Amino acid sequence: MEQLEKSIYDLITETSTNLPKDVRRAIKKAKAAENAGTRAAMSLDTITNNIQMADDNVSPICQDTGLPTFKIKTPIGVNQLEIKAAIKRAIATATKDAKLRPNAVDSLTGANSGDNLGDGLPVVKFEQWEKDYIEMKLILKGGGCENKNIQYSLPTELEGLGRAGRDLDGIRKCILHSVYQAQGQGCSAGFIGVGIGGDRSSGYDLAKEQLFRHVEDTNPNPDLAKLEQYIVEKANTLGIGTMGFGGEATLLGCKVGVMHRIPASFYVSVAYNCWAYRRMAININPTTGEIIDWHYQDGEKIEFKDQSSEEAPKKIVELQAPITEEQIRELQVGDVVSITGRMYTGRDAIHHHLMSHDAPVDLNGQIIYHCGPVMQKDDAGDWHVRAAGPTTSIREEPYQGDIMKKFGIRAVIGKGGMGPKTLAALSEHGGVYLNAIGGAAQYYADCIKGVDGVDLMEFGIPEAMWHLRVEKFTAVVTMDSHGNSLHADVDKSSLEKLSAYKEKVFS
Ligand SMILES: O=C(O)C[C@H](O)C(=O)O
Ligand code: SF4
Repeated sequence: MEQLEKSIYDLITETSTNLPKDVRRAIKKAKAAENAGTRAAMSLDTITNNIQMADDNVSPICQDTGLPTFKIKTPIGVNQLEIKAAIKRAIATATKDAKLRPNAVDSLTGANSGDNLGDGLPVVKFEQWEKDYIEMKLILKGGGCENKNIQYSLPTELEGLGRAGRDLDGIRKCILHSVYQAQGQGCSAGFIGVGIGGDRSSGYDLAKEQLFRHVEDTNPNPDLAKLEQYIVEKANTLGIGTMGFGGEATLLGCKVGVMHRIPASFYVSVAYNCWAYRRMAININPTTGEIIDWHYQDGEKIEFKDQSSEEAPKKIVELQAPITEEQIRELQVGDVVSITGRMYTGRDAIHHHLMSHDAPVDLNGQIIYHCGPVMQKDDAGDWHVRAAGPTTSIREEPYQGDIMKKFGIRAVIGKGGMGPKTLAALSEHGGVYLNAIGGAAQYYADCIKGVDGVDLMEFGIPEAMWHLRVEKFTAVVTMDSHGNSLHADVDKSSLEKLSAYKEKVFS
């Protein structure tokens, strides 16, 4: 199987950089649903531009590689050890070539292995089958949407929906609730895979297996087909919208699988996938290792060329650090800002570090970007940003307010919004939360014109503090210094809408 490693490398690159055709079609539909001129429509413009840029640059659609997971079926007699070894080599090479971000972190020490290999990683699952070729599927599911997966143990009580019993209607309620609880944090509009039954681990496996189904297929079980259709229709009335900005497109696909359970347990497991729905599959010749076929190739491939919005936002506020408190106090939820100049990246490790240490640079009046980029060093030793979208900000909720006050930081950029503690600190200190478009890693990488330095590299590439020079980096004010939070508003109104689905639908 001489060609095997190259075939796997191609599968990885294609999965990371070129969104499948069925997913593109679903995103096009979402665009048609959002009303022109809204924040949600503007976000979708950025998303579709980003999809096109990733394809053109053969660079990651989103900076988060996720936990690469391979599912493989082999004819009897094929050497699975050889396949696993080839996967590891291909993963390491794709990481070196910046097609993947180094994403494997030692859970105890926090050390990043640098090549996406580590204990238990990548995840590789084999099965045998009677066919005469190898089938290899790969999913790159990012961390923000993974954190929004949820598992329900029936019977249970659900906010907005009341009691969910051990029947199809209880399942219906759990799935609707799973979309509500994700809000925009998993980079909506999303796709969900649902597993009914099993135990905690097989239930989640079943849910994730559904994510390999075709977006446009129909469930062979008529009850589940009805349920899938119902969920997509109703979830899109919750008003969560793209990135949780409010709007019409909240859920682009729902696929439900079922397995038996044991009498005492009844699980409904939901795997939430962001719009950057990166999964692909190939068939491989077991003698040569060459690719025979690519999956998800039916129908038209939508190209998102010239997708800039016809209606530009009315008011764009130019910001350049250092920013004064006065400038910040003028900003209101809904304003669009365009940043030129310096910003510093900082995510989990940096926030934790800054609680008990001095900052490596003067952060007074500065902007922190919640981002773990994909970086590549050239032969001259200079760093280049290959992908750089925002990460989920809520993880920094315990630290953010204190850190802003301690160092005089005026603005943080991330996605998904933050909670009441940060909102209070923004009012008290004079700060603002800016929401960038999650997953738009190429779009933002293009706004970054230079890397002026890096600190705390010992935390690994995604967690280090990168000093970035940006031009016209656009984001939306979603939490201001006057106590307003778009996230809190959308959460409240979507919970009210969810309550409309309390009554029994399926018996
Ligand atoms: O790790 C990241 O860069 C982002 C993550 O996928 C997230 O959605 O928060
Ligand atoms: S940043 Fe958003 S698009 Fe990227 S992996 Fe995380 S959830 Fe998905």
